[in-house]
Amino acid sequence: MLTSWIAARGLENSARSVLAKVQNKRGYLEEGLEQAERPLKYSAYQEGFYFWYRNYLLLYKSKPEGQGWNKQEEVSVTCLGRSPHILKDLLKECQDEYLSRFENKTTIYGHSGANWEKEKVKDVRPLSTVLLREAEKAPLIKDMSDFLQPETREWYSQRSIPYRRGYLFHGPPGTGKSSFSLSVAGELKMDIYVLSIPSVNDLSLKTLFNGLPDRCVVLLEDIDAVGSALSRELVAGGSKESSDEGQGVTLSGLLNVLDGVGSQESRVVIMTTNRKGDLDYALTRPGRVDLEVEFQLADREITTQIYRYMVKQPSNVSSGMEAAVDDRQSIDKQAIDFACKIPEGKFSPAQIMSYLTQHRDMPSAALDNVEAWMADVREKNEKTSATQAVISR
Ligand SMILES: Nc1ncnc2c1ncn2[C@@H]1O[C@H](COP(=O)(O)OP(=O)(O)OP(=O)(O)O)[C@@H](O)[C@H]1O
Repeated sequence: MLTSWIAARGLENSARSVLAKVQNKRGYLEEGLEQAERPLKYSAYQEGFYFWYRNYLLLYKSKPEGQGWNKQEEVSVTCLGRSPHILKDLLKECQDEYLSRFENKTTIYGHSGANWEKEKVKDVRPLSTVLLREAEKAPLIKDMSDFLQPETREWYSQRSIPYRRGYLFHGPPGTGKSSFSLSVAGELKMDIYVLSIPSVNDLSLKTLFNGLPDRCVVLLEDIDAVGSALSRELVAGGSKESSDEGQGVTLSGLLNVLDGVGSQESRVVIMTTNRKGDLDYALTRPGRVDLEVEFQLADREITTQIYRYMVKQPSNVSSGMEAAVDDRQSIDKQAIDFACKIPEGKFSPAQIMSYLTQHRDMPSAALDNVEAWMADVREKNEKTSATQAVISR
């Protein structure tokens, strides 16, 4: 915060030695920044310099701390005189400036082993851009917003009920489960911590949960992977095979973190799976999962919405009210014609969107080529299923 504030004003230029930094691979990227565009950042190196802030002369100092990967920088600001109010004002300004950079942004954290890493800061994805039936979307949003009201928190606390809410999003790949979770985090103004269950074990899961902030959305992806760890427990002769050092998360390991002390905070836990049938009831029982939402392959209503969403004209393109209405009518008609050509429950929204993206310059061609595209997708699916059948034999 402080170094960003200093750098934004070029104050480090008055230092006699300056350190140039570039975001490394472990650093996060703001949306839209490519690897090669990562800016160089400068900061004062191992020494101090004076600067003026609201008529006070302050001294900024930085010194490196730690070694190897743990190398960090300790920075300090000192003022002359006894009253620290000017330092408080400065830090408040630094904090406000820093936080304003994240307004209308969602910060996404991923993990490497047992450590959280900031991966991306993205513009909030509006809920309206995830196309679901309103009947499924509206109750979920209401449930989440109600949960986060201060009165609700108080209600939980007065009754000594743990303050947490769990959701299960299930359905085939490419139906919007992760995208919707991201939008929800944006809507609730929370950061999202994405944890892929197949890539952790009990110990790293516990460490990661302990490292979560009080207020956040936790996205547990592919929780059906716990099922295979459960089988390993059983194969191990009924006794709980510790997965602390092994691979995979056991059911008891996951239940422990979900029910643990840390789960008393304002935490929204979203679990996703493509295989709901494989889940143990202990994981999905009320209290751990409060609301289930099924994400489905596209039906006519969703396909129509997708077509409209992908093809709709930017508002500044229309040449007049009448033309805009005409456009809308023809897009609506095309959307219905397109949806009539796609059988319901066979293609995911992700597949249809990818197809329409190829035709973004000439949407009407999407209608002409749709049969050939569907045949192509079917052929690829059959080949994949045949390969999987051979592998599983
Ligand atoms: N219902 C939807 N509305 C809008 N976009 C969607 C929808 N479903 C999928 N997409 C788009 O398809 C891509 C993949 O979607 P997403 O990762 O959210 O699917 P998923 O259900 O989480 O898949 P998986 O089970 O494989 O993790 C994203 O780019 C997303 O924008």
